Formats: sequence, C-alpha cells, structure tokens
Amino acid sequence: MSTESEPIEPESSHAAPSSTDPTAADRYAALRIIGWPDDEELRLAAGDARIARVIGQHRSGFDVAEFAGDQRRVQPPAAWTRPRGDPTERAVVGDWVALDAEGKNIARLLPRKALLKRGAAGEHYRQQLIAANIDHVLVVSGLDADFNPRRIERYLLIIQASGAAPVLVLTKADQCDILDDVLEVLENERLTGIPVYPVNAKDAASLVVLHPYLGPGKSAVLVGSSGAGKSTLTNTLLGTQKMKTNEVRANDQRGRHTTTNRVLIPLPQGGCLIDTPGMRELKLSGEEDLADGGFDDIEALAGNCRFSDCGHSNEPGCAVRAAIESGELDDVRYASYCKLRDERDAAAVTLAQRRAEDKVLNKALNKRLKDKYGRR
Ligand SMILES: Nc1nc2c(ncn2[C@@H]2O[C@H](COP(=O)(O)OP(=O)(O)OP(=O)(O)O)[C@@H](O)[C@H]2O)c(=O)[nH]1
Ligand SMILES: [Zn+2]
Repeated sequence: MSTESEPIEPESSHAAPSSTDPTAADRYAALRIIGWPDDEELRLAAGDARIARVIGQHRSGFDVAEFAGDQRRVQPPAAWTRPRGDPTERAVVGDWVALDAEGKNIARLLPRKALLKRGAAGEHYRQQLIAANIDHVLVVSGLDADFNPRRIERYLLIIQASGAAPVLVLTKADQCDILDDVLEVLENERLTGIPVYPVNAKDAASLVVLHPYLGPGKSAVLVGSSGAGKSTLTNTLLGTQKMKTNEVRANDQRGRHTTTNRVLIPLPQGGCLIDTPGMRELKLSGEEDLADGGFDDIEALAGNCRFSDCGHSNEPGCAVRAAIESGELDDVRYASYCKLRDERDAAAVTLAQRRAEDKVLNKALNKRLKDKYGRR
C-alpha cells in the first residue's frame, strides 16, 4: 500500500533549522511544531540521533519531515523490505525515526506510544496500520441523516485497541434540532467517560472546546465517514481554506469523497493533525477487547451465566437472557454487541492464520538462506 502525501505548510513564525549547523535546541524546536512530545523515554531513546517524523509511505521509500514544510524521501532499513515481515515493526505515518547522519536512510524506529490499525479492506485479509503516536482520535460524526451510534461504537472499539484516547465530535450541531435526543441516545450507549462535543465545524469559536486536545506536542487524527465534516473542521482550526470540501448532496447528506491524502498538518493551536482518508470500509483487526470497548456490562453479565461457554440462547441459568427479559439490558445493544463480537472473532481467526502462514514462510526463507550461506 502506498499513499501520496503533501508537503507540510511551513509556519512563518517558526523558522526551519539552519541546514549547516542546527543546534540541538533548534532541532527540537523544529520537531515540536510537527508534534514531538514531552516524553523523556522517547528523548532518551533518540539520543544524539537525527530525528524525523514519517509523513508518507511509498513503494520507493518513506517520506519524512524534520520540520514543518520539510519532505524528503528516505530508504528503510533492509529488514523492513522483507515482504512478509511484521508490519508493526515498520514505520507508519506518525512514527518518529532516527536517520543516519546524511539523512538518507532510516536507521531505526523510535518507540511508539499508540498505533491505530484496522482490518484492511480487500480480498486478502491484512491489518492496515493507519497512524502511530496519536494522542487523540477525534471521531467526527455529523448530526444529520448520517448519524449512526453503531458506527460510533465500532470506531470506539478500534480506537480502544490503539492506545490513543477517543474524543467524539458531533458536527452540524448548528443544523440539528434533536441534539438533546441524540445526547440521550449516546448516554444509553454507555459512552460515559468519552468526551462528547457538539460543534459547528464552520465556526472557530465553537471549536475552542477541542483546543485542549490539540496543544503543543500533541498529535490528533480525524476519523469519520465521508461528508462528516473532517475537512471543514481542519480548515476552521487552521483558519484557512486548505483542504477541499464538497457540498453535501441533499438527498443522502454525504459529501463526495474528497480527502485522498494522508497528511500531517501543524496547527496554530500548537499540536498537529493527521488527516486520514475516510475510513469507510471499517473492519475490526481481531485484537479489540469488547469489555474495554464499552461493553463491560455485557461481558460481566456473561460471566454470571451458569455455563462458562454459554451461547446466551436457550441455556438454563443464562444471565444475559435474564437481563434482556428484565429490561436491564437493551436487546438492540445486545444484538450490536453480538455482531461486533462475531466480527472481532472472525478477524482474530484470520489474523492468527495469517501470522502462522508468515511464520512458516519465514522459516522456509531462513532455511533457504542457511542452506545457501551456512549458519546465520
Ligand atoms: N452547517 C454545517 N455544515 C457542516 C458542518 N461540518 C461540515 N459541514 C458541511 O458538510 C459538508 C461535508 O463536509 P466535509 O468537511 O467536506 O466532510 P469530510 O468529512 O471532510 O468528507 P471527506 O473529505 O469526503 O472525507 C460540507 O458541505 C460542509 O460545509 C457543520 O458543523 N455545520
Ligand atoms: Zn448466557
């Protein structure tokens, strides 16, 4: 998979470090603009190395930036080019890497804090790594006909497995007269603990509530269906018309899919934004934990069933059925749980198969290398 990326816009107030002899302080100040966090562990791991952030992946190498506006193509370590190597050991957009002194090759991947991934769309199952080192994932959902709690639930489940914190941004609040009802629905979804912000994505004042998530050293990513308002939100935060937006077609309220690039965007708020293509074909990766993903009550109920392998259909002593009958558990929510669980389990099986396959192939490759070159 390869994505084209746009160069980062330089910010006039922050000069790029001098290419002749940037001091360490200059270099860190420049990295700060593109999201370098306050993280002692990361700083120690980087040591004296020349650091850059990955902003794009291509067949012919990785694009990295050392400061806002920078974009250079560099080559990965040989180990990353093995076709069946573990993709999580290779850099992905958002990763910090150490470069060699000339800045031509990636020497190593620096430790990452969060990794957002999903089951990849397409014929052959593969996990798709979306972005690394994300502090917050802004789940953007329009308060229009597109509003769908099930989709939000699914996003939250995927985010929960990533290590990043979800923030729910409900756009088009200015056009919504059933906001209270929506918030009540969300309350019943047990999204408690996840911040929810109804906003007008076109109005900068309305987005001030998001600034705490977008400050210096913070990286955020926007996810949401096409037409949800991601580009509008980005433009308003930037205070410019940087991203193209298309008018929503009146009949289905969806904008045409206009976001095609995955871009790292420094924000005036001090942090930076990674804009991913609309995640339309969202599949679970198989590693999600449904209890952590907001279904802890159902998982707890299932733990009270008489049989540990209860299928919650006609078994005697089933705590889940009892809760549905007593009205304690909403059956629609339970159905949604079952659907996500089955999807997660199916993805987990495929993921395990895929990993076993990789192992066999790597073994075969190692044997071939050993036969040819002797002990390695
Ligand atoms: N009134 C109002 N309109 C909005 C709001 N957010 C987005 N829109 C409109 O909704 C349409 C789609 O918004 P976009 O920002 O293009 O949506 P997107 O999520 O970037 O879509 P893709 O690029 O296809 O992923 C545009 O016409 C926006 O002007 C909002 O909060 N209020
Ligand atoms: Zn049961």
